[in-house]
Amino acid sequence: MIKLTGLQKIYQGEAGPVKALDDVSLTIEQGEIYGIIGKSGAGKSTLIRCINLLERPTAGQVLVDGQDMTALTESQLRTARKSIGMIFQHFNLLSSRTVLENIAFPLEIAGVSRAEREQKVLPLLDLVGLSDKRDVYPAQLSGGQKQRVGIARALASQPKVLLCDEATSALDPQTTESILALLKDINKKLGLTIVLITHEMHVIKAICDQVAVIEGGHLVETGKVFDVFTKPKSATAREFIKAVINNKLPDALTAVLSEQPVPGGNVVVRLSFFGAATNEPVIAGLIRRFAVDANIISGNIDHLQDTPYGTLLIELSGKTEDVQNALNYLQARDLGTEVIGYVARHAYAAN
Ligand SMILES: Nc1ncnc2c1ncn2[C@@H]1O[C@H](COP(=O)(O)OP(=O)(O)OP(=O)(O)O)[C@@H](O)[C@H]1O
Repeated sequence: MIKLTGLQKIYQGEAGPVKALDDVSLTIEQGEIYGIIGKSGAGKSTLIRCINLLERPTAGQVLVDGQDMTALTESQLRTARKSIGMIFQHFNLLSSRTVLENIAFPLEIAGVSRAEREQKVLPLLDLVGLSDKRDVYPAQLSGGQKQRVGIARALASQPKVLLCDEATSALDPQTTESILALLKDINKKLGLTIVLITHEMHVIKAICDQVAVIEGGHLVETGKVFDVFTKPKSATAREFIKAVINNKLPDALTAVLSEQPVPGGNVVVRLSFFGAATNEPVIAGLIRRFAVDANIISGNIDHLQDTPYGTLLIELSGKTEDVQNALNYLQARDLGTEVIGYVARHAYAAN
């Protein structure tokens, strides 16, 4: 549905040229929710605005639904933009117009009659849960309700793609959740392709199928959300993931943890389980097979795209050879096994 190839954007800043995007290529399939995450200044806004050519790339190609956006004339571009809706962090509503008039605005500009406008807008009001607010002005709405108006307005021209520019960044966590649920619902009901930019990994985790990590105008990692979360390749992705998957070691453990094996000591191991492996009695199997003890330090199970994902921090004790055999057994199984470090026996747990 969207194919960006070799995208480059150079701004002429006051202190000289600024390369905001450098050789960015990515493909977004029809019906996907595609998240682009990056820190402030990474180039997210520039990238999403290049898709509907609100920002014209310095070089590269932007294909939307097979159409080369960079090759269109201004009038062709206006037509093409009708199939690309957009919502914004600060909603950009017209304060002097009611909810219904705001949503109908793109249709009004397109010359659609009042009766037809109303006919098209009423189902959208229902879709975003604002039927009772049709004659209210934006000032009387909460942030979440304003964004619902923004979403309905973006849908008024029946777009194939919805671009979301930090759409939940101005909202509290609960409202964010309800707006993300609405976006997911729209994606399912209408088969709409959604591209969103964010600096918050929980947004990606909540609704995206695919994710691209951007840093300094470069894409440093792309892939399915599940793959990037469970096997991140870049330091930037790992850093973002830390915010939503709590892998922090207990302070009391960090204080006694050594990077080198401790003679006669224990090994601290982090196990990561994906999908079906979360149901396997791994620890029970380990203790049955080997002369080792496994003390569970911490553990949690979460869901990513409806697939269970769990981590377990354990301390293995026993004779060096038995512990090594147990580690080999774990490493041969379909789970992530990471030796975190070593502790002297009795230094942390009771065994
Ligand atoms: N109009 C402009 N003129 C000059 N430089 C710009 C312009 N717009 C953006 N930049 C620069 O381009 C780089 C990327 O900016 P961009 O707004 O795309 O990043 P971002 O990831 O969206 O950041 P934020 O999350 O803070 O909005 C930054 O270094 C920014 O200062």
